[in-house]
Amino acid sequence: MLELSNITVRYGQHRALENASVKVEKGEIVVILGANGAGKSTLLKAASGICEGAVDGYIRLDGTNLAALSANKIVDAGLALVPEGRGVFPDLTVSENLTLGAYASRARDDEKSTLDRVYSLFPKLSERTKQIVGTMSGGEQQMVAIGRAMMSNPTILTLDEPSLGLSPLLSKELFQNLARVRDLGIGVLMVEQNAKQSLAIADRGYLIENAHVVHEDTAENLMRDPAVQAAYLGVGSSDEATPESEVEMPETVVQTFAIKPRSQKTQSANAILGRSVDDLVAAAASQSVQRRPSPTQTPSAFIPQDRLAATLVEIERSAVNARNRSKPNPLQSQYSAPPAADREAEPKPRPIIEVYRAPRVEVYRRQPDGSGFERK
Ligand SMILES: Nc1ncnc2c1ncn2[C@@H]1O[C@H](COP(=O)(O)OP(=O)(O)OP(=O)(O)O)[C@@H](O)[C@H]1O
Repeated sequence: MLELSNITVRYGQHRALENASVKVEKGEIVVILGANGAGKSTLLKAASGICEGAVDGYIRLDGTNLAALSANKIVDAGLALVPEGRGVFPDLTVSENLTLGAYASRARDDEKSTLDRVYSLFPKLSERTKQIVGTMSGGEQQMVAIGRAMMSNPTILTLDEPSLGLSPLLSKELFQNLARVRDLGIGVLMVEQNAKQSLAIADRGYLIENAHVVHEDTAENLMRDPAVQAAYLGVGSSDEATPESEVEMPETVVQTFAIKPRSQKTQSANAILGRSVDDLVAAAASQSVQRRPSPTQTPSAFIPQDRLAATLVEIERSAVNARNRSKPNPLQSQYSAPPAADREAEPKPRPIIEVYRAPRVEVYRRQPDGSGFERK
């Protein structure tokens, strides 16, 4: 079993994941759903030892502590990743790509039988062993990527958005293939945007929002859940003529899943003015009730001038007090441009945007005449 417990990942000051816990048993398919930037890929990268950020928490595969291992040792321990964008070698043939997947020591002894297993899983690949992968369709390249990961003989296969860029038909075929991978007793953990098709073959699922795992359930329950339907299955969108009653999110469900937006302090108009707006309006109006205006009169004509002037002075004074009392909004001061005068007075330093990169991997290929290697 793969067990990720209380995983927190920081990219500099930014927390991409906070105390996220996910489990995958052998022989089950688990889907991770979430909005863009929620932290889904970060979770997979953390499990595979290729995360560029600082990772805290426990990551165990059948009792082995993966957190202490390098990426290649993690593959040796039985965890394989099909990264987003597939990561195939487009200039190499299908069989070369697959063979490269068997570099893990756990896979070398059984390379031949594992290759047979991959070809029986993906018969199309066995018909194309000599085809240059860059010339294959997106769906076929995805099969190569999954086949290559399977060549490491994993107990858990993780995939980052495997259906990305595939037509609905090819996606369906892909998910059927993943169901066959599960039937071999391999655990599958995948991040997917295609919630409908992935949940259809999955056993369980997790929802990640704003760096937190906010919900987990069986795939069946997730598919039936109105909140999941509205957020991930497109139910209620204009292209699905679903009755409105079916897509309404019950309050309790929203409370269960949603991370509440950070509360922003707001002040009522009454608080800002220092006195109830109703009182001020009533004070002004009370002077007028004795005399109803004729249709030709303007409002100021039926309110005694002295009361009107006094009320306006009072409103202005309250407004000045409110302006003096109001504190700067920290969010506003952090993200919005200062007033023009301040900008000219004190030039602000340029913001620092931290981006963390994994070390670059360079690939060399033996030249056909055997005279040396060329860099790809
Ligand atoms: N190498 C990095 N350096 C700095 N910040 C990063 C890095 N990788 C990811 N992040 C940030 O971490 C957050 C989570 O990113 P992640 O890629 O895990 O999201 P995701 O849920 O997989 O999104 P998507 O569905 O768009 O791929 C984002 O805010 C992202 O900008």
